[in-house]
Amino acid sequence: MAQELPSRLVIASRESRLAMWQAEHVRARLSALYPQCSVEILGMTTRGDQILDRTLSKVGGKGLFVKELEVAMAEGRADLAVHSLKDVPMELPQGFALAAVLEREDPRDAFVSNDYASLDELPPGAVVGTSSLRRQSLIAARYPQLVIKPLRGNLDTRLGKLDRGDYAAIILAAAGLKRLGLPQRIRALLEPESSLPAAGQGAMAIEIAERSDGLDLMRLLAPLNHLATAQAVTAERKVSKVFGGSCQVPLAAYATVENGSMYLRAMVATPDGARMASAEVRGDAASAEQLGQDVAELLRQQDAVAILASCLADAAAADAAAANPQAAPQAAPQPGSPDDIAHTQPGEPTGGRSGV
Ligand SMILES: NCc1[nH]cc(CCC(=O)O)c1CC(=O)O
Repeated sequence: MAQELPSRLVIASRESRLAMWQAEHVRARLSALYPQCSVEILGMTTRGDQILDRTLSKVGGKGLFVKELEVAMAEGRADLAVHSLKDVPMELPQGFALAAVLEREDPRDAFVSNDYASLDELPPGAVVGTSSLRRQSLIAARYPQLVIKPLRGNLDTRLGKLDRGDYAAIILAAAGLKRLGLPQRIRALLEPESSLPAAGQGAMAIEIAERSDGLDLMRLLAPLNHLATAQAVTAERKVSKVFGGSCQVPLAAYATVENGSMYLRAMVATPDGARMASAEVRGDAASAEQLGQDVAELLRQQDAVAILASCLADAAAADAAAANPQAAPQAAPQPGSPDDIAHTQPGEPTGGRSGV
């Protein structure tokens, strides 16, 4: 064990405040575990961070936030990368693997506003900011009188847009606000019953690359893995994998694990919230993948196939409008269709887009 420990470990991270907080968290934990090892952070601006003003699908989709970090690992400039699991594509490229999933922070969505205490208080016509198709769809279904507008950028940017008065309220992941020391910005937490979280929301993951020097990073990082969280997100990501990549579909998947038993809920919907399929399963947490598969199958038995087809048609229309705005001026501003992460092209096999 002792001779296996390298003298130095480098963590690749995006440079947003949240990403850096997460990398620092992992750095501190590794330093405590391996005090003789110097653990450093390599901050990087990814293409995904640079391209926030337009649809990302044209240049590679959601994986853009992850790709540069993977290149750094492949080139030996970094040993591991820390990600918000929600931003990690369902299928990693050949040669990369998730080595650990850390214990989950609050998985819930948070209602943030300077003027209102909850979604229920918002007057008709009030503008709510979110670029997640999942959040858009869930809000539209319950509050058809509200207006949903896209909201992009990192957490600080989004809060800035709220404070500037561009929105009456915005919806953000509670985990990000808590990690950044901004829990006081949360006016209300949306419970899973009304706002089922995205697959992996609130969980951090450590990604590593296969390496030729024989260093067993998987084993070094294993103490950071939180079994119940890892099992939960395995099931959630399986649901996303089954539906992801086929179209831009609002999708939620959330599992809890207690004493080895899993309770998994999932939902797919149309972006306007008009059609929605929900399903849940319970079972042995050790069979996480199978439970994910099972809940996806239950969704398919409902309206999921029609919902997927309708999302696909919407996405194609939005793409056509974006490609030729003169020809189709009405179709362009699909409410909330630009996501905070990316648009995966319909049919694109990246599995990147999943209603974050
Ligand atoms: N969409 C981007 C993103 N990726 C991870 C988080 C928050 C932290 C997490 O869910 O782990 C956020 C912000 C948000 O959704 O509001």
